Amino acid sequence: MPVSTNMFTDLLALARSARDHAYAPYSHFRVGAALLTRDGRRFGGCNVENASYGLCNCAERTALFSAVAAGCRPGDFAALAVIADGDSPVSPCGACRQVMAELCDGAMPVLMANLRGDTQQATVAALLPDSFKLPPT
Ligand SMILES: O=c1ccn([C@H]2C[C@H](O)[C@@H](CO)O2)c(=O)[nH]1
Ligand SMILES: [Zn+2]
Repeated sequence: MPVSTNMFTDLLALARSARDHAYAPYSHFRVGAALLTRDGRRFGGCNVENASYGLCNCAERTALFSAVAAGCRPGDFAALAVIADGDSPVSPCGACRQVMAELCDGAMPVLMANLRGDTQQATVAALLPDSFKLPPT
């Protein structure tokens, strides 16, 4: 499903405001994400850290899991945007790439950005080629 430039601008704005809710007292690295569904709904997400560091949840997964909790299912998603403060656009971690591979079509675009307006785009399949999936039972 093609995503217009206007829609990406809109998603990035939502990701930027979701970032304001980041809970990152350990890394101080605040991240925001915004997920667009095929039927036009949008879900924001931020990173949520924990004193037990391994429990930290990334902005991308917060957005994806919020959408699933609202009833969305694999195949329902059209695009994901993610933004953080850095010299270059933020690149999703391996855990988030695996979750994207589970829930999103390989062709789904992911827009990565930084606060100064640099952007980079990739598909889910390009971010995690040959991803692990269980065979159908
Ligand atoms: O794409 C990314 C990369 C990192 N983080 C979070 C996880 C952790 O809270 C902090 C530092 O890694 O940034 C995200 O939310 N998304
Ligand atoms: Zn991640």
